Amino acid sequence: MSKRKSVLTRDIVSQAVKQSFIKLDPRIMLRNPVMFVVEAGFLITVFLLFVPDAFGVSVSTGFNISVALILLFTLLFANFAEALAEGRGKAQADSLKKTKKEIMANKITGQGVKQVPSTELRKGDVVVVIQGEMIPGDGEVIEGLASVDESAITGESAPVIKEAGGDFSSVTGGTKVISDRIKVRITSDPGESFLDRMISLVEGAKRQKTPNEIALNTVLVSLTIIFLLVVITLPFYADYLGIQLQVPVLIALLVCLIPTTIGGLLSAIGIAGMDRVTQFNVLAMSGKAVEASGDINTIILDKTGTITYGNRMASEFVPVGNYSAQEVGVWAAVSSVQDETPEGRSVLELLNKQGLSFPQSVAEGADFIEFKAETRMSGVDLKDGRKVRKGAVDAVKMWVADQGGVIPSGLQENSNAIATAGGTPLAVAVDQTIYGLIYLKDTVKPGMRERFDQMRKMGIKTIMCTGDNPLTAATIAAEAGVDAFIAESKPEDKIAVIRREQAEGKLVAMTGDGTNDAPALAQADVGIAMNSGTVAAKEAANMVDLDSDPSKIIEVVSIGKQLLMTRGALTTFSIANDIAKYFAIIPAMFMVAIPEMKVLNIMGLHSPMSAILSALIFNAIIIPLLIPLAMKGVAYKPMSSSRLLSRNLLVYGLGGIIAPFIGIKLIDLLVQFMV
Ligand SMILES: Nc1ncnc2c1ncn2[C@@H]1O[C@H](COP(=O)(O)OP(=O)(O)OP(=O)(O)O)[C@@H](O)[C@H]1O
Ligand SMILES: [K+]
Ligand SMILES: [Mg+2]
Repeated sequence: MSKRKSVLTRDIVSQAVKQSFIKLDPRIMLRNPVMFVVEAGFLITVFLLFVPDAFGVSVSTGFNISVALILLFTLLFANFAEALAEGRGKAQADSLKKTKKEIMANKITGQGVKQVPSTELRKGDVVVVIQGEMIPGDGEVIEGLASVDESAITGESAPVIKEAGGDFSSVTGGTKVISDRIKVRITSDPGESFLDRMISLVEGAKRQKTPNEIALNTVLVSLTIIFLLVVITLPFYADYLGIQLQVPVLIALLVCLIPTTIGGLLSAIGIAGMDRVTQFNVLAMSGKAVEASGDINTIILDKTGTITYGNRMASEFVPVGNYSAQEVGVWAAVSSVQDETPEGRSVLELLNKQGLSFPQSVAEGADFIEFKAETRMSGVDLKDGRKVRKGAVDAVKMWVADQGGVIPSGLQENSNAIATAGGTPLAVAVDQTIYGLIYLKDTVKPGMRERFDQMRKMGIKTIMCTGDNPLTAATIAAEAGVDAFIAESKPEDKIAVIRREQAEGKLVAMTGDGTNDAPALAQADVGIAMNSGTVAAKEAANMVDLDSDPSKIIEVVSIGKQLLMTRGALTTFSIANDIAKYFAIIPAMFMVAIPEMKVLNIMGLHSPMSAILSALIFNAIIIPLLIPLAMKGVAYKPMSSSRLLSRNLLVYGLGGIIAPFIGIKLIDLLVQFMV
């Protein structure tokens, strides 16, 4: 699996520094209410520099300047965190934009082929792309077969085969045809292509806060309001005690108490999570999908093209009854003359390879019966009235029985033998007669078992859903090591499985590549389409795996969990921190008037002023210190969520209480020489 590198270049860092200042604009800051309160505090302290006694008692100019400066840096640090996270995406977007050149397309019109700029192509247009040319837009191959270099998009240099019909028909604009010639129907209007979406995604242009983020933000804002009320009413109590509290001191107290650490890092955590998914060559259409993947309980996978390579190839014609392999081959081929699926074409290839053929006149003028996931059959209705079908054995059996035909002995036995070997048997029939079977072979992608074992450790159940027969399904399920499988499932059955799991309160992920998977991909909480798959599958999904490696869902789930954990850990840390600051500042504020407060000065800080400044400085520098953690995410190992939770509470809760005691004390040791 390829991993995109995402490094912090000097350019990204210097851009982020610039952005930190631009983001000081109060209109931008308003989006983050916690930091907006800090900015208001900063502006008030600046104002007090010019009008020191505006609110009565004043503080020393030195103290006032210090508070103002520390608040400014608190804001800059928070902005820097966000800008840094955004910067990586922007850099990626820039390199993608280079891929997006305007090229000439060979558009098929009423008057033949016409050269038009790719930007003029609309949904539904048909173009021809030949060897050496760039594919001018996203689309579906409707004729032909070609190998395509998709490295511009996937980073993977090995060419991939794209062909009409079946699950490998989608092509992406900006990729290059390196052999043969294909006809492509364009499926997206200008500005809405895959590349366009990818650019705006990594740029974060369309980034919306996720429901989780909004909920956490609400909590943070509520906390801020509570502390604001506390700090505003404090002077009245102090007055009652005969103590005069200065405004910069109150602002310092407020800023220390409100959750600035998590408030400053929250959006960076979200952006970095999306970025980490992209580094694994998975495009997440929303942050919500990334988060949801962190809570996934069940994963539904389709078999062909997802767990297996999906190049189901005819490898043998197996006769039943008194028929010969040659007869099976000929009728199988007749049923496949117009079948554009890889299965269909492989039947014709096998017949060719065996040196056999059939008179072309037989199929002339025949009506083509396209393969459908619902019928699980394909074939032709010949001009002379005979109907030829091939398809899933149970489907063909039913079709033959419906016409009053008999099921030959030996059919089940032979089909079972193919299925137990992991192959897919297709029965071949003409009207009431079943001639035999086509043996379709497919291979399980390597490393699946280990990956499914890992998912089990994460507490995730894996279910393989396939349109194939129960025996083949059982063999492949055992070989790949999934927890359960469902065979002979139609598109609606895949949805039903997902709904059933969801009804039990589970969060469900689905991976698939076919058009028949599209409804299920849309129904799932997290739908991951293989990039090799059809346009419909990719459009229904909320993630696309550019490497078409279904086991990568492990990385996606890990990143999702990491994202949720990082946010939880830093929230715990942030709030636990405030407790220590409380001990630093409150005694300091009242110590002069109430000497008994001294017992609370457990940190033995130098003076009230140094205590307040030290707490405020700690509050500011903890933000940049935690940026690496926010960007990289807290370490994640597969284990149960309850163990994870208790471990996190211990590390970040306890750490959050202890760290500031040490930090503030150390800073105080330095600050005492300055005040
Ligand atoms: N071109 C074809 N003509 C006739 N029958 C086919 C053809 N392709 C597949 N079948 C039969 O239809 C069944 C369902 O195929 P389909 O591609 O819908 O499976 P699926 O639901 O996507 O499951 P999976 O991809 O997991 O195997 C196959 O198992 C096979 O028996
Ligand atoms: K704080
Ligand atoms: Mg499929």
